[in-house]
Parts: sequence; C-alpha cells; structure tokens
Amino acid sequence: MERGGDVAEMKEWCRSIPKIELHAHLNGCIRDSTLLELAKVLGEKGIINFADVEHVIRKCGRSLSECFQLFDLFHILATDHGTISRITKEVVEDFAADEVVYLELRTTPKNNETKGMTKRSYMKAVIDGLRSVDALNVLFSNSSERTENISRSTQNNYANCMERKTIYIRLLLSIDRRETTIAAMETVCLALEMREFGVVGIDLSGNPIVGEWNTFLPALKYAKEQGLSVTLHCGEVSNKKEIQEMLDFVPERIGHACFLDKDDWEKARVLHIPVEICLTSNLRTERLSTIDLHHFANLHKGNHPLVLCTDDTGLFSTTLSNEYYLAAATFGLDQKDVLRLATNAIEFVFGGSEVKKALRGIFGDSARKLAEVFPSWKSLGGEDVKLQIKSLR
Ligand SMILES: CNc1ncnc2c1ncn2[C@@H]1O[C@H](COP(=O)(O)O)[C@@H](O)[C@H]1O
Ligand SMILES: [Zn+2]
Repeated sequence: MERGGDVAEMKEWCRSIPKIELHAHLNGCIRDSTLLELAKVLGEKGIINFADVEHVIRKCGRSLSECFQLFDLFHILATDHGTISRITKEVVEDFAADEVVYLELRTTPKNNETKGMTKRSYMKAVIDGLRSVDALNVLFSNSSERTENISRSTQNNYANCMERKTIYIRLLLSIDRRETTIAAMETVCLALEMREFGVVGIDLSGNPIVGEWNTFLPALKYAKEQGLSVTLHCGEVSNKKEIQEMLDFVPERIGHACFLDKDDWEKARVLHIPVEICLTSNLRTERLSTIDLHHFANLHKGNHPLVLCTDDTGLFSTTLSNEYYLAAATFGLDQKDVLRLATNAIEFVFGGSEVKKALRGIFGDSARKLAEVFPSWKSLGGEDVKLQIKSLR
C-alpha cells in the first residue's frame, strides 16, 4: 500500500464493506459538534465555564486518566433524558453512515436525582432514541416483527423500508468500576428486565485503576447464570491477579487485553475468548509506544478470535472504517484479509443465532455488490470470501 491510489482504494474498501461494531460506549461516541453545543448551553446558564470545556473537547491525544476526567464532564453535559435520546439517535446514524450493519452499543445506566433520572428511565431514554431514528430501519430486538421494537420510520413507512439502510442494534449495560456490588446487581437486574428491548449482555468498564474484581463478581456471576452475555475490559492496565481472575471467569469476550502475558494468552487461547481490539484507543491512551507493537499482530497471525472496534468514536475521533484501514496499513493486510476480519465478527456477536443468520445474508449480498463496484474483486480474493460466508451458514 505504498502508492497513493492504493491507499485511496484501501480506504474506500474499508468504508464500503459491511462492518460489525462490538465495543462502543454511548457517551464516548458523542459527536464533537453536539458536545460543544451542549457545553455552550450550560456555559450560558453559568453551570460551566465554556472556554475551559471547549479546550478540553478539542484537545487531541489524552492520557487514560484525562479520558476519565473527560467522561465526568460528558456526564455533566448529557444528563437529561432528552439529551440521552438525542445522543443515541446520532450515534446510531453515525455508525450506519460508516456501513456498520450491526452495532452492540454499551452504556452505563445512571441515577441522577436532580434530573429525576433513574437507571431505568435512563435506559428508557436510550430506547426512545433508537425509536426516533427516522432515516434508517433500526432493528433492536429479536422479536423485530413486534412493532414497538422497531424505529418509528420502519413502522410508518413500510414501502420505503426496502430503500433504507438497515442496522441491527443490541445493547449491553455497563457496570462502572466505581460502583458497589449492590449497584452492579441493580444494573444486571435491569438488563434482565430489558431483554425484550434488545439488551443482550453486561460489560465491566470504567477507570481500570479503580475498584476490585470481587466487588463486581457476584453481579457478573448472576448475569451469566441468567443467560446474559458478559464482556470485560480486561488488562487495560497491568494487573496480573485481576487478569487471571477475569480469564478464570470465562467471559464471552474481553476488551483491550493490552497487558496479558504469555500464560494469560495461552489461557485465553485454550478458552477461545475473543478479543475486542481498539487500536486508536490503545494508541491514544498510551497503552503502547507505537501501533506496530500492538498485540493485534500476534493474535491475527495466531488466528486468535478477534474483532476490530472503536471504543469511543467521539473521544478518539475515529470510525470503524478507520480502524480497519489502520490495521491494514500497519500490519500489511490486503483487501481479502480485511473482508475476512469483518466477516468473522459475525461469530462473536451476542445477538443470537437469528441475527447471525441475517448478518450472513447481509454480508453475502454485499459481497455480490462489491464484486460489481470493485473490478479487481476476483484478484482480491472476494470469491473465496463469498465461499467462506456460505460455509458459515
Ligand atoms: C478508554 N477506554 C475505556 N476504558 C474503560 N472504560 C471506558 C473506556 N472508554 C469508555 N469507558 C466507559 O464508558 C463510559 C462512557 O460511556 P457511557 O456513559 O457508559 O455511555 C465511561 O464513563 C467509562 O466508564
Ligand atoms: Zn471500552
């Protein structure tokens, strides 16, 4: 990929192919323009100093601890129900514009007494946001034939549905590492209650140097027993004991995994635990000095199950296409490798067998369209990938 034309073609390829996003935090994906608009309003009300906030939002490249300071600011900016719905709508639109066909969106349900917000009403605002998307067909529950679980546009305008893009959404409720065992359990109970609205699992996230694994374990165990899928932010900082305990829990996926040692990787391999890889996030938060040292290289070479993800598109000014392009440019992947990676992600979704079947259909259809758009399809190995998709059925 040295010549300019090749770079442009690879970027276009990464943009055009259908993609699956499995690690995206709602409040980390807020558009900068929306954040600035919200900050301006709060600045006018004298609640914050807009000039300070503008500087923080526009800053490029932050340490991990600065990111968590910024999240605290996001939580001040986005605390009312209407704003949560708006953000959800915009985030879904942005992922769909990047050809994401399945999005597992995670968010931490929040209590905020002054706004009359409970964890339940926060999640209702998220669902309202999904329902309010009018330019897309948004399918956010397994029982998608039930009209209340389809976005308004999908219900109202059935004739136009065929022309619109469709995006599948599933939700993961995050437990923040600052929370208590009781608060974590509340989130799991809420997730169970909200299964019919597309909630499929639980995530453990938040500042990795805060909190103890044993605080969250009872709630995570309960989630698992009740059939929810669990993914953990694991090894975002060096913490051998916690990494071992997390792997022994056998989560269905882990995120980041920057500080696993040889034994940990052997365990993850034996247990077939897929890894959510967030290249830009890890680079920006200085989990490694240069991108070519990222563990993606070894995992990819060793065929370890993995999926490329964004983590926080807003915070890190990235897109899923950009993450695929970055992987291709850094690790020498060709278009066939990139499409393979994107296709393999189907296997790791928490959405269940019906969704996987639908996604295989979408990837198969898109393979046919890509063959028309990219004349070099055959030499790119596109036909092989088509066979791969077929064999997954
Ligand atoms: C940089 N890597 C990361 N590591 C750990 N947790 C992260 C994260 N990026 C985001 N979050 C978690 O997601 C919350 C924001 O979205 P929600 O308010 O839940 O929608 C953050 O407050 C943090 O708890
Ligand atoms: Zn994350």
